[in-house]
Amino acid sequence: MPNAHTVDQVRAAEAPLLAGPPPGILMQRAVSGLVAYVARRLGRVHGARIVVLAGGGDNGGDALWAGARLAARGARVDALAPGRTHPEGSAALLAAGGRLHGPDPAPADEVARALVGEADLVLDGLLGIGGRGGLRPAHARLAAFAPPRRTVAVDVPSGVDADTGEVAGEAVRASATVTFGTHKRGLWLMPGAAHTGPVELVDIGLVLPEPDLRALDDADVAALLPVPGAASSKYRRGVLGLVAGSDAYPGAAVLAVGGALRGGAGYLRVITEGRLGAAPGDPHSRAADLVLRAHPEAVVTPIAPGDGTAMLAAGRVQAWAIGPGLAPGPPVRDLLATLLGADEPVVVDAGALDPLGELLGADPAVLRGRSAPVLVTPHEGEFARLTRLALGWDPRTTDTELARDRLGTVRRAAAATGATVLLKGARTLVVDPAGAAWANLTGSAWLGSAGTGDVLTGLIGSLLAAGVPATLAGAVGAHLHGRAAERAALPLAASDLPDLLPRVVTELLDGETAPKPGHCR
Ligand SMILES: NC(=O)C1=CN([C@@H]2O[C@H](COP(=O)(O)OP(=O)(O)OC[C@H]3O[C@@H](n4cnc5c(N)ncnc54)[C@H](OP(=O)(O)O)[C@@H]3O)[C@@H](O)[C@H]2O)[C@@H](O)CC1
Ligand SMILES: Nc1ncnc2c1ncn2[C@@H]1O[C@H](COP(=O)(O)OP(=O)(O)O)[C@@H](O)[C@H]1O
Ligand SMILES: [K+]
Repeated sequence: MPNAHTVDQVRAAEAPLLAGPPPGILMQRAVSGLVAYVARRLGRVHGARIVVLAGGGDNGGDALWAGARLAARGARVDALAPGRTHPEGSAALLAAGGRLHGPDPAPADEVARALVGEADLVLDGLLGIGGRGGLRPAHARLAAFAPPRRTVAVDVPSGVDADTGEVAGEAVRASATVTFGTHKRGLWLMPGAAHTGPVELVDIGLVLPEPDLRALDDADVAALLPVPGAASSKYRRGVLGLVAGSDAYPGAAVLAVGGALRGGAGYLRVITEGRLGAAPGDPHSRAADLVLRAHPEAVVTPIAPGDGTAMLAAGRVQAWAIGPGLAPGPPVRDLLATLLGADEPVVVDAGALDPLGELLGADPAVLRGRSAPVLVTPHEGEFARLTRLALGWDPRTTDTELARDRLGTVRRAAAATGATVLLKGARTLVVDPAGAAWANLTGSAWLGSAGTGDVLTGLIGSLLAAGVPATLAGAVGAHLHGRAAERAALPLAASDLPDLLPRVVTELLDGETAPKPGHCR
């Protein structure tokens, strides 16, 4: 399970190792990992041209020492320093035949541009976990020269806040980040996460406390996936009640049902909103027609808008998902209030989010009396609206806060509402009311297309119905959804995702059951 820690946690973990001899051991471990990565990436070190961007702290020290070791192996290494440099690092570089440009006189823009332009690789050692605030002008100038495809960030892309992921001004964009000891929280949090490229972790022997932010890997997800056993039946595997689709938005129900069926629920009851048909009490809905045509295994009950009694009469379920394709308004609020009055886990998405905000605004304790969790799945815009309606937050401030401290902001919303919050986007976050937090590391920007969120809601609903706890259901659902997207033909369309899930699940389960190296059976 990948973990991410705060800067304070990293500093506390390094302290005992820094206190004992031999001096510099942590830096040399970090440098060994960095050099190994660079050598693997370049293929051939001898003759390679490397530029080191060297800040004045230990991050610059790492990069300069790596430069020295690469120079000793025949690379041509030029270091650009905007200010004072790490004394031992710069001495080692010069002794190995590398060149140092700056700080006095500062490297001219033309020199920096020419060196970086010719470089096979740029090592960004301007700033690591000791950075505070936006990059100073001389650092920012050099950061702007770093070519994203040929830049490797040392520990953290300079200009990205290692704790919060905030990017205040210029920041290096890297094609990869080699980080030391543990993932820093800011590497997993937007907007900083967009600057890292793939993150390579180098073990430097830190003994770390419980992480502040976690992620699941494939093996974790395989272990958490509900798999039927010999005694399972469609009911025992979990029944999901999915309230989705209206005459105005019938397609969202089809997508959510697709996600739910491939999420592994044993039985799916779909409640769609429609008009009353010719006969009294006989509602008809476009969504029901579309769902049944696409997914005959779903059991569909059309209800008149807001008819909570008809919704519950559809039958018992182990979890509910509500929202895709529903138009926010009093009828949806009534349905949601009915569901909150029952005590099954509920996923609330899309058209049910504003109604939830209104219910919370009227009664901030509406979720506190429940023993079963409520998981909300907003994207950023929906999050700003939900927190306005529920908590009175100003949406413009919320946008700023999300950019400044995304995890902290979601934690505050979860604690104040009593809901588990899954904030969608690149690096989806899932945070429960007590603050436990997961970041999703799968997926691609191709997911930013209409309807993909509906698939996710159905998928998470299924996992909840199968008994996966809410936070993990969110994290597992986001992981699978992202893996499906990674396998999609491009450009991806939302309706491709359900069909890709079986391959993802099969691969995960095969990986889990495959013999481990050295394991005989
Ligand atoms: N922890 C570990 O286990 C290990 C850590 N290791 C490495 O150490 C790194 C941390 O090193 P660190 O503490 O020296 O901090 P670092 O990031 O180099 O920055 C300090 C320098 O930056 C400056 N500065 C500050 N803000 C600035 C700004 N906005 N814009 C511009 N400049 C700014 C500040 O200047 P000052 O304020 O003092 O004038 C000072 O010179 C860590 O990321 C990792 O790479 C590994 O070697 C081994 C294991
Ligand atoms: N840039 C991105 N990178 C990765 N995933 C993204 C990105 N943009 C959006 N997504 C994902 O795409 C999905 C979009 O969901 P949502 O906004 O609810 O769409 P819709 O309402 O149209 O179904 C979410 O799972 C989100 O995490
Ligand atoms: K850096």
